[in-house]
Amino acid sequence: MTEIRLKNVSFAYPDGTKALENLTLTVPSGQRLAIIGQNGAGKTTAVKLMNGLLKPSEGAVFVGDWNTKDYTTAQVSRNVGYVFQNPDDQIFHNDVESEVQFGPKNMGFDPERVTALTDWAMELCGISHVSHENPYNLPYSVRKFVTIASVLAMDSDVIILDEPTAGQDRIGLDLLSKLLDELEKKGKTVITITHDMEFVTDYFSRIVVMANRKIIADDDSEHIFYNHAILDESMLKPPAVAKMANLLGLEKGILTKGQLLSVLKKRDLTRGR
Ligand SMILES: Nc1ncnc2c1ncn2[C@@H]1O[C@H](COP(=O)(O)OP(=O)(O)OP(=O)(O)O)[C@@H](O)[C@H]1O
Repeated sequence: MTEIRLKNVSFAYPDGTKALENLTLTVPSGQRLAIIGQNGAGKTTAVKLMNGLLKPSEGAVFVGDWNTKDYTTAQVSRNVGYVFQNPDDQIFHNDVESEVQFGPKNMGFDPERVTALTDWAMELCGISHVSHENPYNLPYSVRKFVTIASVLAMDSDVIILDEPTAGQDRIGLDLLSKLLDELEKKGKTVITITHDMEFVTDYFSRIVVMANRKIIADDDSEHIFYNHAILDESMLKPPAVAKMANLLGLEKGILTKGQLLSVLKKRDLTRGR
């Protein structure tokens, strides 16, 4: 059970660039949270603070009852795994299995636990059949799952996924969907940064919108994607389904293809009478 708390956090990079201003955010254990916002809004900086890669310039970040300023990145990242946006920043072994095993081995887990976690993570990420391949002989989309499996195998309570749908086809998206369900069953917290609004509306009940170094909204998709002030300030485009529903003059709140279809079907039935 690991709650994450950012309390009045500000952060500036060593060159003086201010990336976050007075951010306060609590992510309860087991929650699914999507952080969205324009490029440069501060999303990556915020999650790097959560896993201890960065320490706040002002304010405090708590992972469970640890104040991250008192712990090393290696210690914090045992509780908060971070899958980078670009898999090539993360992979450094010559075969998939060694890559996935590295984390749990490095954490000192006993061999049976290392094997069980590695097999579970590779299976969940659909990469068991390429376990002996060199990751660099695999397509980008599969390499991304290799890095997801490497983080899952460490069994951290919190998992941060940076742009998980980038470069994924239908098979990859289905795998992600199953993976999110499995992590939810296990009570894991999943935090994603994404520009994929369909992914957000389909899988995340809580959305934090960032703009200009701050959180400007923290709500569910219906309240975010039908709020023009938030969309304008964050320069976000609503998901295609919401745009279509708007164009068709349908009621507010339609966000998924399923919702759109059911409203259109109801309309057809009413007209047919
Ligand atoms: N290493 C760095 N040194 C200096 N400034 C940085 C560094 N990394 C990020 N920044 C700046 O900090 C601000 C916030 O960047 P951040 O990467 O957190 O935004 P983001 O919302 O994740 O953007 P994106 O969607 O493009 O990944 C931006 O102005 C960015 O240029």
